[in-house]
Amino acid sequence: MAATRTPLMAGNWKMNLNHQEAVVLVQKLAWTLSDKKHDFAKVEVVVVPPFTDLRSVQTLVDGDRLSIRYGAQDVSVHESGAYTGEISAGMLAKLGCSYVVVGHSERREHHDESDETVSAKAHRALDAGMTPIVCVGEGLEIRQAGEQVAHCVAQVAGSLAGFSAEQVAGLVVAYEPVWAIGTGEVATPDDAQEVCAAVRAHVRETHGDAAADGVRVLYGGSVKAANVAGIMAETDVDGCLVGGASLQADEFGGICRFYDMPVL
Ligand SMILES: O=C(CO)COP(=O)(O)O
Repeated sequence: MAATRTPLMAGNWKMNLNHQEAVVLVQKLAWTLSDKKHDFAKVEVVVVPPFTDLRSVQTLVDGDRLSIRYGAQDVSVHESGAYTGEISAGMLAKLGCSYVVVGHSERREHHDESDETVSAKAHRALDAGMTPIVCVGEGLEIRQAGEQVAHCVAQVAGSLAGFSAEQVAGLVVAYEPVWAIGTGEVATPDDAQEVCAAVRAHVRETHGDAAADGVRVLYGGSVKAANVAGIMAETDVDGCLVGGASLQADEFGGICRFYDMPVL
């Protein structure tokens, strides 16, 4: 983590919690963090609930003037029209979303999303004034062949196609090795650093220093309060994209306060 970039902890709830449960969890998280006098300028805290929860989260965040930000798990490549079941970037922006996750490995896998699709979604999000969290990551076979860096850099290259240096400087990339997602198999801090550094080096090559120094690169995959500090100690890791552990206020609160946690 570099001092010039604000660390970002984002909780991807995936397909968990209805809108009532969402309100309870965000309230608990807000209490937990306010109890500890969390400085949101020091570590940005984001929840990423299912679409159906967003309006309730917006109402709570606005009503209680919470500093927690929120985002969506996906967005349509289309602006509007006859696309049954799709949700547009404009709709999400209107709900006060700050972020949109695009290209999560579960969408790449179950919905066949290509880098081209991911790039189109990222453009939609950015055009609507939200920050895309662009996910990349390798499966186990690629990792075992030692090709994780080449694979992830290629995904970044494809997913960031057509973005200006200025735009890239404000983006978030999340490195999530597929073999570490929901498996309890966390990558080592060195594994995380290797790919996050390569992503930044690639951005430096293609978009220049300002983009490379600005873009935030997160790690995701079995992050918990107990292992977050070691991961965050790495120079090129600017935060975490958290799945399972973000469904518990105490646990996610601990992750947001990684600097209080012991380095394992
Ligand atoms: O996919 C993830 C976040 O987007 C990671 O999930 P877990 O933290 O449950 O491994």
